[in-house]
Order: sequence, then structure tokens, then C-alpha cells
Amino acid sequence: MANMGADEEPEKQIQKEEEENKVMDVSLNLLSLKLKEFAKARDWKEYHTPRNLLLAMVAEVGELSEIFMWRGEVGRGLQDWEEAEKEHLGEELADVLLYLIQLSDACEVDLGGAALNKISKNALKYPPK
Ligand SMILES: Nc1ccn([C@H]2C[C@H](O)[C@@H](COP(=O)(O)OP(=O)(O)OP(=O)(O)O)O2)c(=O)n1
Repeated sequence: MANMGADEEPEKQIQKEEEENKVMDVSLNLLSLKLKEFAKARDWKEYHTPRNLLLAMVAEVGELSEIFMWRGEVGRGLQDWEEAEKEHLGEELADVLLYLIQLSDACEVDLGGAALNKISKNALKYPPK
């Protein structure tokens, strides 16, 4: 009982942040800055080498794949999925994105710029009807 307040606080803080996050216009730069702060506060930069980040990302792709494993084809919008499953899916997609951003930063690749350039190249390679 004495610990209840201490346990509740982080939960409440996360709920508050989730409400604020719903109305945020998220950019790759913002995520990159937040990830740099997160790693710095934990002295994790030395572990965040390109190879380690790539392996961590691939592991998260595995966790993402597990969600879809053995359930047959899934229609767009995941109509018959439960909210908890969709939330889990969001977490795994986020893990992949967050490692991809950190990998790009560790390789000094401008991910947003590279993605825009790739869309331009794709448009040339696959012209519209
Ligand atoms: N050295 C690390 C460890 C974690 N993370 C961040 C990136 C991911 O968003 C998340 C991954 O954390 P976990 O390794 O705990 O993986 P999961 O969140 O998937 O937990 P679990 O594997 O228990 O489901 O934390 C990070 O940036 N650098």
C-alpha cells in the first residue's frame, strides 16, 4: 500500500504524455533528437554502433513478424483485431522505426532526405498511368 503512489506516478506520466503525443506533428528530426537525449542520459552511445543497431532493428522486425505469424492473410485496417493487439503492433512498428532512425544517425545518413530522394527515383522508375 505504501508503494502505491510511487507505482502510479510513472503510469500517470505515460498516460499524460500519450495524450500530448496524439496531437503532435511528429518529424524524423524530433524522434532523432529524443533518441539522442535518451541514449545520452543512459551512456548508451558507445553500444549504439551501426552493427549493433542493425541487429537490434532486425530483432524487432522479428517481433513484428511474430504478430502476423500463422494467422493467415490480414485485411487492410485490421478490422477484426482487438485494441490490445493493435497497440502491441504499434509498439513493434515503433521499435523498428526508432532503431532505423538511430542506425541512420550512427551512419550519418540523412534518412528523411534519402527517403524523399528515393521516392523521386521510384517515380521515374515506375511512371504513373
Ligand atoms: N540499447 C537500447 C535498448 C533499447 N532501446 C530502445 C529502442 C526500442 O524502442 C526499445 C527496445 O527495448 P527492448 O530491447 O526492451 O525491447 P522491447 O521493448 O521489444 O521489449 P521485449 O523484447 O521485452 O518485448 O528501447 C534503445 O534505443 N537502445
